[in-house]
Amino acid sequence: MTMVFLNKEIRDGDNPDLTEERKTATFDTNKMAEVIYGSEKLARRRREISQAVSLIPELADSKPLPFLSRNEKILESTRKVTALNEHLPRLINMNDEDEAWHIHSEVIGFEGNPLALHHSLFIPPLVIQGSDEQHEKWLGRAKRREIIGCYAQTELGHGSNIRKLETTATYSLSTQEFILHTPTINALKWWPGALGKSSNHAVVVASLIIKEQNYGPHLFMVQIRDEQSHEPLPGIAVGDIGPKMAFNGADNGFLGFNNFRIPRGNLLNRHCNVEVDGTYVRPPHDKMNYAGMIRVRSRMAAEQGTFMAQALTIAVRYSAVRRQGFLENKSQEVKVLDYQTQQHRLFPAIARSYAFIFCGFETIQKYETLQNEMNSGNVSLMADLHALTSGIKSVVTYQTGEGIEQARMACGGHGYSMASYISEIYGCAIGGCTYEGENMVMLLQLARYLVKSVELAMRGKPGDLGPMVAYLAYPDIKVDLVTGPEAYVKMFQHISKRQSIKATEKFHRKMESGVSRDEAWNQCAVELTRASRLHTRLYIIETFIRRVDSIEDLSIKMVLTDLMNLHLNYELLDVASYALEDGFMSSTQMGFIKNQLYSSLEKIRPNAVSLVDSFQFSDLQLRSNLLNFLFQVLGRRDGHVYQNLFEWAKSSPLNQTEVLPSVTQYLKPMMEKAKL
Ligand SMILES: CCCCCCCCCCCCCCCCCCCCCC(=O)SCCNC(=O)CCNC(=O)[C@H](O)C(C)(C)COP(=O)(O)OP(=O)(O)OC[C@H]1O[C@@H](n2cnc3c(N)ncnc32)[C@H](O)[C@@H]1OP(=O)(O)O
Ligand SMILES: Cc1cc2nc3c(=O)[nH]c(=O)nc-3n(C[C@H](O)[C@H](O)[C@H](O)COP(=O)(O)OP(=O)(O)OC[C@H]3O[C@@H](n4cnc5c(N)ncnc54)[C@H](O)[C@@H]3O)c2cc1C
Repeated sequence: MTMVFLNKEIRDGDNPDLTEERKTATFDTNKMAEVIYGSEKLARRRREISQAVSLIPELADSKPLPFLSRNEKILESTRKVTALNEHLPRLINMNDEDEAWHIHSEVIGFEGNPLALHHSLFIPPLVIQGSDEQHEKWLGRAKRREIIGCYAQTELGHGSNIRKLETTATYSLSTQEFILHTPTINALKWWPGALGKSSNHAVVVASLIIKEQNYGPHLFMVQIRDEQSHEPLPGIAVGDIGPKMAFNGADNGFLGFNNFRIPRGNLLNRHCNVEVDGTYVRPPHDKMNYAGMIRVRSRMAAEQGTFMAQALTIAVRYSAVRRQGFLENKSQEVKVLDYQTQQHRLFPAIARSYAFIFCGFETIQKYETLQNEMNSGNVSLMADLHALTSGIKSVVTYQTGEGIEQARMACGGHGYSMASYISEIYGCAIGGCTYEGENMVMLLQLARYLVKSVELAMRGKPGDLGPMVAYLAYPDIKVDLVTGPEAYVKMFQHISKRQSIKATEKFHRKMESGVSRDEAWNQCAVELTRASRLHTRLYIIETFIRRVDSIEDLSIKMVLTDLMNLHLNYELLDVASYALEDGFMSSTQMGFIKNQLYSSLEKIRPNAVSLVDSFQFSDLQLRSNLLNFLFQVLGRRDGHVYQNLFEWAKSSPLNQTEVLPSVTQYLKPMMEKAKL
């Protein structure tokens, strides 16, 4: 058996066009994978896990998923996830979250499954907000999957504005219980993943009421279904909310309470508490109950970066085997990857995937530092990380959506077929613009932070600015872009600073003219979100540069420098109007950026396939494989797309019979009637 990842390893029978691409690479994809995933060990473990999974037939899809009904999808995803659980202890280190994430995304794919939220949204808040005693009670059971849980916060009427959640948890002094209640239809929990049909527990977010005073949203552990019969408990209405744009192997659900009682000990009380006599013990930070959301957002850059990388792997490989049209040589059609427009479509998105993953690993580390600090009572880092992750979450999800859509178009007609798998990736990734805080709402959270920072700088207190926003007080000194990445950073800093100041000044002017604070904020909201995006894009650029600087292997550093230069020029060109406006950038510099961009495309071209190979997604993960089953086929490592597209089409249920009832019942009579 050959290991399928070495770029120097060329397999007999691979499409020669792809083989040729792999031969031109100037670096080793295994070495690049070490940089992407953080270490030799992590990259090697991923390969080992993928290899082991590929040898277990029951972990493969038993049918192409797009041909399944919703019930069949849920059944299939549940079959796979439970089969996977049996194999897990042998395949991965059970304490390693990255390994767990990798193996789940490989086996389950983007369709979701009834346990996806159990691990990513049910256990984490229990860990973060639960006391040691509560961990003792529920954590072991949850980790062993004796119980299945979800995170039930959003309601039919409210998602973004958590303070207005209407589900109440009223403390009863006489029984020392909380009474959960859904007072209106709007207050039904709506959306939580795995709630609809699978979970028997939920972390429920409800407004805490003690002696008629509302203390805002708090987290409660709630059993919603009987552990034996799986029937909803009396006082609980629960069900599935129906099919979605994607993620249909999971059962997002609704949940209502009719004066449903839970013990006092079910308030997750590591940081806050309600005493027996109803005394409320405050958490060390007002927004402590939102900490779980910061955690999820801190993971989204790396997550979305890999989502986009999967779509790009499919599109770049396909572009290297798809031949259409001519350049100079009229005797052979060219690979569509040779067209500059195709490169411009795909390569900046490859650069963004790398950038998001690098940035993502930094934010995950920052969150881990925050959590350690919180555990020892220090909450001073929360505001900064909330602001940062609010911006990052919004920018990466939007740009990932753009990148995946470009990948789809780059595959022409076959990109539109579900055989490409790109629509499924897109449907799942684009949900990120909405879940975990709608993007505009989160950009405006970061804007609050930027406005405050500008105000500090204006008040002559630049020393009080944190490192992330120190540039808001830097003087404007013109830069020469020829000198390299630092000059690009300075140019971007100028653009971002200017937009933050402009938006803040506009906001101040509105208030000075008599408009109320909230109304003034709303009248400046578009400008404010622009400031947030620029600030975030600057931050992503800086993390990219830091990562490339830290690399020692020369061959890797060279290709990543090309990719980074492409990113710098693409990003700066995209926002150049901000700097042209005040003359900070000259039209000559603008021309320079464009030329640099085009020359970066040329430099990357020979390495394009290997840059995506380096993510080391298996064919199973791209739903393009394997084991004689028929799957989505466009991103296959071996490049044999056409035969497999035909096999895929033949397996369509519509082709299991030559004449469909739609013809016999309707078309045939219509045609007969027309003949009369
Ligand atoms: C073994 C492992 C196996 C692994 C298996 C792996 C399987 C693999 C499968 C592979 C593929 C599948 C992947 C797809 C998965 C899909 C998952 C989908 C999940 C989706 C989940 C959700 O979707 S779950 C719901 C999220 N729902 C929100 O996200 C609501 C947003 N809404 C808010 O979050 C608040 O509503 C909002 C706006 C902050 C205002 O909150 P608010 O009104 O209370 O506050 P104000 O705005 O008044 O702000 C007052 C001051 O609080 C400050 N502040 C606010 N928050 C703060 C904070 N957190 N920390 C510090 N400070 C904070 C603020 O900065 C102000 O500060 P200042 O005053 O100084 O300016
Ligand atoms: C795939 C998916 C999975 C999900 N999983 C879960 C889950 O497991 N658990 C859970 O609890 N929830 C979950 N959700 C719900 C999700 O968190 C919310 O939908 C999300 O937070 C957005 O809230 P909303 O639906 O209220 O949007 P809305 O706030 O109603 O957004 C509608 C529009 O209003 C705008 N808007 C709203 N407020 C403002 C404002 N203050 N300023 C400017 N514009 C504003 C928005 O920008 C948007 O354009 C999930 C959602 C999806 C799509």
